[in-house]
Amino acid sequence: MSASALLEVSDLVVNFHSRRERRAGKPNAVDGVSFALRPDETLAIVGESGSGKTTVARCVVGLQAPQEGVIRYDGAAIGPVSKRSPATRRAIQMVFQDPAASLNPRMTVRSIISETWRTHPSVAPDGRAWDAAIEELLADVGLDPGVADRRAAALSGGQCQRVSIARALSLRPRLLVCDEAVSALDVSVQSQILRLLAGLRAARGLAILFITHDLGVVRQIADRVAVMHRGGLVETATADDLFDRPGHPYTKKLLEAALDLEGA
Ligand SMILES: Nc1ncnc2c1ncn2[C@@H]1O[C@H](COP(=O)(O)OP(=O)(O)OP(=O)(O)O)[C@@H](O)[C@H]1O
Repeated sequence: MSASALLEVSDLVVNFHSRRERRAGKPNAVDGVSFALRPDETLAIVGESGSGKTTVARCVVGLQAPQEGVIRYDGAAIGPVSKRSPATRRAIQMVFQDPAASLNPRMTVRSIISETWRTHPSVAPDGRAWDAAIEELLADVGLDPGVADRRAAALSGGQCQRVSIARALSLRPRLLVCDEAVSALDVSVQSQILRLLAGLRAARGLAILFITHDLGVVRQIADRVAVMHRGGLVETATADDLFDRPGHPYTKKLLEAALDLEGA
């Protein structure tokens, strides 16, 4: 484990096929992926659909158990979510792609956030301070206090994603895993949410693992980038180096395809 890593993923392998299919040569969804993330860093994992990005993210948050490999958080190996300590579960939070689907539409924002404190009382504010703490969280994600009493169903996609982020922050995480967290939003709302995440990272000292297929998003948010192709990592570089001097032929193809799209 490198001294400065908050998260270290080593030789991760995930295969969804049966043993017989594996013997017949069906490929691993994730095939020997290794990377590390510093406590103050945003690492983007980028790659086309089906390259294995979401599966890596699900392993990190403990929703998917890998067949092989080790995930270390703060120096200690961590297993699936059911085997993690409450402190680790709390420290690693996920923001999902579809903000509306990840919130219960019938619940008010106040209940959505309060629920996390009932599950993790160690970080709940004292007694009557819940309302004030909820207002503060909403302000941190750029929402008015009045949003607390609205149901998730009544909010826009961008507002829902801000609430999802507030819900994650209510648990005082150290690592935020964002899985295509802006893909379902309009481009202008995407930029607002990416700026919000960058600000929160700086203000709260968060590490962010950002899964995306979109190089435009990578450019806006990432310090470093890991490029996934067919289950493996083909290249890891700083964002500047990756855009200026892509090393792997697949990365070059991804960049060219993105430029074609921009020019179209
Ligand atoms: N629960 C599952 N059961 C079976 N196969 C799965 C499962 N989850 C993912 N896969 C397969 O694993 C491979 C990697 O999928 P994954 O979702 O991790 O890729 P991705 O890069 O995130 O793509 P996308 O952006 O389309 O979600 C794909 O071939 C996918 O079909």
